[in-house]
Amino acid sequence: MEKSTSRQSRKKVVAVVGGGLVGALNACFFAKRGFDVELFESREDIRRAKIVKGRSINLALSHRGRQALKHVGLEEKIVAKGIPMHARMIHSLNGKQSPIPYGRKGQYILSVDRANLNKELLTAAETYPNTKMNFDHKLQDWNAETGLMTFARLDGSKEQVKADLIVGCDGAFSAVRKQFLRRSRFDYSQTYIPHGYMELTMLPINGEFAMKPNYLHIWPRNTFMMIALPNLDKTFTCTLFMPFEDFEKITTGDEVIEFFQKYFPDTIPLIGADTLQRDYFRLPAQAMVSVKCNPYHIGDACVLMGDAAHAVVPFYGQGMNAGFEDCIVFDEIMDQFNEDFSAVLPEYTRVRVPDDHAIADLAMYNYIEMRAHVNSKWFLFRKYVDNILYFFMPKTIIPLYTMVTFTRTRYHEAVKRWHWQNKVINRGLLLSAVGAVLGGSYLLIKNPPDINKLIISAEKMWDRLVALRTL
Ligand SMILES: Cc1cc2nc3c(=O)[nH]c(=O)nc-3n(C[C@H](O)[C@H](O)[C@H](O)COP(=O)(O)OP(=O)(O)OC[C@H]3O[C@@H](n4cnc5c(N)ncnc54)[C@H](O)[C@@H]3O)c2cc1C
Ligand SMILES: NC(=O)C1=CN([C@@H]2O[C@H](COP(=O)(O)OP(=O)(O)OC[C@H]3O[C@@H](n4cnc5c(N)ncnc54)[C@H](OP(=O)(O)O)[C@@H]3O)[C@@H](O)[C@H]2O)C=CC1
Ligand SMILES: Nc1ccccc1C(=O)C[C@H](N)C(=O)O
Repeated sequence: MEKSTSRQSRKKVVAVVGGGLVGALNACFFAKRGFDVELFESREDIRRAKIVKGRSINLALSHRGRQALKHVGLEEKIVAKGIPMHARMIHSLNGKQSPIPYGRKGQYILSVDRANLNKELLTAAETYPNTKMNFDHKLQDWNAETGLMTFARLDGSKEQVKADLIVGCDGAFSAVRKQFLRRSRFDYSQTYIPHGYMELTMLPINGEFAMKPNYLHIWPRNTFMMIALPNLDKTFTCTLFMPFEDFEKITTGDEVIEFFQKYFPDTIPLIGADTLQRDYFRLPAQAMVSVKCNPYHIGDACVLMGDAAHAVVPFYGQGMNAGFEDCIVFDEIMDQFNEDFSAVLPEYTRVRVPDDHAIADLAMYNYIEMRAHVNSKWFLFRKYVDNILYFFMPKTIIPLYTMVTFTRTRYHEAVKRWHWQNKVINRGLLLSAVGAVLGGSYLLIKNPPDINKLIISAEKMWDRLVALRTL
């Protein structure tokens, strides 16, 4: 059956492929502009599903994502059901917990429920009379020349649909993107990192959160880490990120406990030994992939957004936020070019590719920061210096995390600025150190100290330096 949804006499028809987070939000953006929107989702309607399949139970929502939700009137509703996380809470091996604030007082990221967010977005999209939802429609193939899409239904039937614009929001393994790969001058790279992830649940204890709720808890163990984000039902979702080969070394329940005893001893009484032994083997560790491509569009017929355009590893908590920001950027360009797709699509590629590529790189970097750098005294010292400079010169020195998480500074500009700031601050610190040494030497020459005391102080200093280097 072919259903032609393109009509000359009225607003153009936009087919949004994928009813995940970005697809559902995008449907709202296009519907708000008055387009006839058809959303196609391969899965059943999650609002009616008994089991909601999908990645990660919860997500960190920050400024960019919130701004996009605000555009469609959903910010307050989603924020009301989010749990603020003001700081990283670092769990040392000995059980000591130390917070590292994300930003200034009052700045936080929000832990939100993925399924609830997706349901709210679908419901919001459906409230527009010019939107039609098509669940159980899996895009199989489409033709870049004719714009004809073929969908497979659950009952095995096929449906063909034509639209004026196809918006590919069908996630990291996008079927829309497959057609791009057949075209000349399409750059594409895909990298699976050698680490996987596994989610474990920490239940409430005596009806209360098992740990302090307003933090993103991290157990940084240099080559791997576990994190935990709070949920509204007072559980925590713990995610263990580790090389696949290390996951595979653990094959029995006893080995699970031995591993947790060695690296995360404080979590055993909180998760429970039996639960740990059971849940560790419930699902195999999941892979993480980073996808970069360019361009994001084909002519005036098709555009990729969200993970379909840029799947990033999850470590900055920015994948969805960046996908949501894609929708705002596209919307802004639609205003600029009077909704002329032939001008809007190339401009969207031009503006957005450098930013999405930058957040993909930052996401890779943040894994190292989270699992290793937070253990280093130098990193903590630098963070402290950055914060002081930010306090006194808020327009000149802005911490990277602040730019990425609490502003809409373009990602690639944030990276550029970060490199520049690092250069300036490190040089400043070096100059201060040289100044201190020279000043000290001058004083020493003027008032020579007791040589024995000096040797003892030098030895102590050396021990501290060695300790710092081994962290
Ligand atoms: C472990 C983990 C933790 C994460 N944590 C965060 C976080 O804290 N903060 C954050 O911002 N991001 C996070 N992310 C990233 C975030 O999950 C993604 O960026 C986000 O889901 C992308 O949304 P999307 O709509 O582009 O893709 P998806 O959410 O994948 O939605 C794609 C939709 O398309 C449908 N689909 C797929 N193929 C077809 C087809 N052929 N035809 C029709 N429909 C199709 C799928 O069923 C799905 O519903 C995390 C990711 C992972 C893996
Ligand atoms: N950046 C990252 O590392 C990752 C990000 N994500 C994001 O989270 C989203 C939601 O995840 P979730 O709903 O669990 O997605 P799933 O893992 O359930 O995959 C969704 C669909 O994508 C197809 N698919 C899955 N894995 C692969 C693969 N390795 N190669 C080709 N196709 C594949 C499958 O289609 P079929 O049924 O045809 O096989 C599957 O039904 C993803 O769509 C993605 O956007 C997900 C995983 C990793
Ligand atoms: N949501 C996540 C999922 C997986 C890994 C990290 C996150 C984060 O949000 C990290 C946070 N932005 C941080 O830098 O501490």
